[in-house]
Amino acid sequence: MSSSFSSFAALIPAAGSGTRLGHGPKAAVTVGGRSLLAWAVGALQPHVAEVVVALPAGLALPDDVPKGVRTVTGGATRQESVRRLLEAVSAEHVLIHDSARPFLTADLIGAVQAAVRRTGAATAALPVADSLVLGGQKAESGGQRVESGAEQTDHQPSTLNPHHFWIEGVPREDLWAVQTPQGFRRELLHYAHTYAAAEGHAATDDAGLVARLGHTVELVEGDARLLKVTRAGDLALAEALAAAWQDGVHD
Ligand SMILES: Nc1ccn([C@@H]2O[C@H](COP(=O)(O)OP(=O)(O)OP(=O)(O)O)[C@@H](O)[C@H]2O)c(=O)n1
Ligand SMILES: C[C@](O)(CO)[C@H](O)COP(=O)(O)O
Repeated sequence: MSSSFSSFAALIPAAGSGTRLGHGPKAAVTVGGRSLLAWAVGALQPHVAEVVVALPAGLALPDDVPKGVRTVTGGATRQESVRRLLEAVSAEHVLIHDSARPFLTADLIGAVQAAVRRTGAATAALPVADSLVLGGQKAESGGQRVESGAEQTDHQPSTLNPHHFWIEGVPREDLWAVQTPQGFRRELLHYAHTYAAAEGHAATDDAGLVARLGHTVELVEGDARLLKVTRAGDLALAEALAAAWQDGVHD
């Protein structure tokens, strides 16, 4: 049951086309026999006063989504879908969560909500654990390899090589991989969206729009299991996680 005493609304952008996954809009794609959207709503609903979902035009909520969820029609981009969601609520605080990230724990929701109350803006994020590299293309030009990636050269590559190559290592200290949920004072995020729209600025997430205003965004340590189901290989991983999750192995 939703907590009507919470100052938070959960806004779920689910209006993407799922092009990289290749199974149509991802909201209705199932893992562990349950739609991705039902996973996300089920995790968030006990912690917020209401849940609003952005769906592609003409698409209904999957049947297994818990009752009491409102919908809006999403936009052409994730940013536009979130903007429309923001227009639909009046809560003091909002949590934005991708429907494509099913494995969300109560602990992480609580940690992001606490950070939003402290700072006004927060996101789940994971410190990067792998080595990082700037990749680029190399081409054969008169027997010499010419890099086109990190640095421009005077040479015009004569033959583009379809493979990617190691151009330069990138120090990973202080780098984080950004996840959702992201939480904000609603008025702050609304202002950030309005400002970005006026400038024609596109961002891949909402915390980036707020940070761009110069506002502090707190990083809350996320969860490796909170993967975004994006490509075909992610589905097998998600199925394995779903089996463990249903056995109660998740907090
Ligand atoms: N116009 C859009 C595009 C994306 N999203 C949502 O934003 C989240 C993150 O996007 P992503 O995982 O990239 O989903 P898709 O856009 O569906 O995937 P693709 O880019 O492969 O088409 C998803 O929950 C997606 O439904 C949205 O609400 N509106
Ligand atoms: C919001 C997000 O999930 C944070 O990592 C990510 O930026 C969404 O990117 P996408 O290309 O729209 O999937």
